[in-house]
Amino acid sequence: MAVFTALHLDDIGQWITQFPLGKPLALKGIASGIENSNFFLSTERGEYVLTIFENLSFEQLPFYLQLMRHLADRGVLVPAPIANADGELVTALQGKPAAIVSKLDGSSQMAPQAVHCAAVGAMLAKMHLAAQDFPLQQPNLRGLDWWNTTTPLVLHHLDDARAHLLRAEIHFQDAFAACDTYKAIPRGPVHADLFRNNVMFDGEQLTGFFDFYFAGCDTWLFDVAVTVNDWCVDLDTGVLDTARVRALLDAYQAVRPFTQEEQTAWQAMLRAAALRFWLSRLYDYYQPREAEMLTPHDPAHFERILRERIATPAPELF
Ligand SMILES: Nc1ncnc2c1ncn2[C@@H]1O[C@H](COP(=O)(O)OP(=O)(O)O)[C@@H](O)[C@H]1O
Ligand SMILES: N[C@@H](CCOP(=O)(O)O)C(=O)O
Repeated sequence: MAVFTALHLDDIGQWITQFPLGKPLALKGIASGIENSNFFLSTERGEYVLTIFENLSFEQLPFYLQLMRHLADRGVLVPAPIANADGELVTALQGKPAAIVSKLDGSSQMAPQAVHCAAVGAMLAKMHLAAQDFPLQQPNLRGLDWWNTTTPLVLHHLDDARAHLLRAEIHFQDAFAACDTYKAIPRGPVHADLFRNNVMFDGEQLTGFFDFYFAGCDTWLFDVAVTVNDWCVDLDTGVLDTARVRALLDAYQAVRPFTQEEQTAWQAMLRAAALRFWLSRLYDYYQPREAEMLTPHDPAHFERILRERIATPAPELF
């Protein structure tokens, strides 16, 4: 992530006394990521990640942090949020909401093989099932409504061909979301941003999903499509790699079987997942925010994926 809010060890000396973590020993800004300000935090008790939320509000954050706790309690590998002395998971730091979670072991697998995709597919299905009885409700804030309100903000920056593609795809997705097949698809809390950089591996062992701050209630299939579009893609062409797709989908299906309606909706959902990230990358590109360190993501990558998903029949879901 980029560091939007500068923070030094001295700034948290008083604030951290509310947590059962002992004395803070080191604080280091993390450069990757684009949404929040993240820091590795070492204390007398161990290694943690401190996040200052740049866009999410105090009202929205309990959904994400309680979801992580709910999942962790059910054996899904995710960071555990740390509560303060009053049992709160979110508290103010530098006037913004902030949270501390446990640090996962391992590192991101940025060149995944089928074995990694299978581990991700199985854990994703386990996560969907484990979240079924999560009591809090929050829509996917980067869902269809956001696509419709954001499109006019970026359209005038695009050349005719891109503007046409964006308008046509929004039109297609609006119609898709209104159809009976879409309405019959199972749904619940989803991660909604399960890219390679949001999963930790220790060798071939998956050690955790993290960065739940785009999570919300949406179709499970949308989550699968977001994940497949990143984990199983050839980065140069946007074409899906059959071996990785099969590994991920088969491992998912072994835990939570897909429905016939999901098979029918699969290609449209792969397009929806591509559109979502093309649009957010366009938005971030044309409306950049202040940051100490910033690594912008390339919108053209998801434009290429969207064109490819429209042009090529989707692989069988099962
Ligand atoms: N719980 C965690 N355990 C270990 N590393 C983490 C954890 N949370 C974040 N990180 C590290 O911080 C980086 C940025 O976090 P991320 O949540 O992706 O940021 P953003 O939300 O700003 O996109 C990750 O790539 C990872 O290296
Ligand atoms: N995964 C999204 C952007 C969100 O960034 P993250 O670091 O929070 O995953 C993209 O690639 O556009």
